[in-house]
Amino acid sequence: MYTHMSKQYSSVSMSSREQLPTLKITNGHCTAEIALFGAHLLSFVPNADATERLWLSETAVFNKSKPIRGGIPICWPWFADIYPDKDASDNTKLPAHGFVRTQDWQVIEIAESTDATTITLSPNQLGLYGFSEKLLASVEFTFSKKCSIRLITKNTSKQALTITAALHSYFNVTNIHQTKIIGVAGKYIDKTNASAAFEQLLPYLISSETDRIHLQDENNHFDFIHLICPDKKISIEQHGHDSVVIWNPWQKKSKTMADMQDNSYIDMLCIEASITQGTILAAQQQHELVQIIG
Ligand SMILES: O=P(O)(O)OC[C@H]1O[C@@H](O)[C@H](O)[C@@H](O)[C@@H]1O
Repeated sequence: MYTHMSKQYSSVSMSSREQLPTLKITNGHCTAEIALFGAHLLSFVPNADATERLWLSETAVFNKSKPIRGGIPICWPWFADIYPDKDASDNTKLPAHGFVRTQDWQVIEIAESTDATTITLSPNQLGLYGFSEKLLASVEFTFSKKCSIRLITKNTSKQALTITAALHSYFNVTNIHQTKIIGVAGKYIDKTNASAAFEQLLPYLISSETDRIHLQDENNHFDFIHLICPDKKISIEQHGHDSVVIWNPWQKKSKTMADMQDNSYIDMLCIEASITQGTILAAQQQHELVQIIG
């Protein structure tokens, strides 16, 4: 039982991971857990097959000293080092993936019905690193048979503002060597290869370090992606993106990362609903970046 704004909720309870407060969701369709640090979804398990969809590192850090490795980090108002409306020479001074995955968020609203539990959060601090404080963010999670994550950006200023962003989802694929990606094809930019462009071969399998930006074009929208894993199928529906980023650090890079075990690259794969080209929001305009996971 969780109480917020003098209301009580039967499907939400307070919990924690080491030093981080979390919300646990248990309703008729699924269980899930969100850390308030980063509005970071840590777990989503539909009752239908009782199988965890998200990957969370066994050495993830839960003390606010760094972002949580795994689950769904929210990258906003920029993705990677792609800082919109900023001089590229400033880039090295700014944290990768924006400033909301490393701060506390607050619960704005909770709604329960027999169909779903919906939780909306917003970050405590806006307007950091020169971004307008009139650029607002919130995330609405809906937990039902599927889990929907909606990152809502509102430009409440009087001028146009640009964002890049991502829902940086880490999926639990059980065995990367036996996982096939359906719904992603066409050209990609290979960040492990000086950002050279390549054509994706099908079937889409991962067999080495992978850090790719697939840009949408007239033939490739990436609205529906499936991961065919040895023991399950994961469905991913996306909206509001201009790209999908696919990332697996593989073994050599994992060994250099304190918050990943040497072999944990084997059961994870990031499929990120991303805005890498920049979305311009006119004054008072709203944008939604959405992933729906089943
Ligand atoms: O270690 P971080 O900051 O969470 O980023 C992980 C990866 O995130 C991906 O989105 C990037 O394309 C990679 O280049 C990056 O290494």
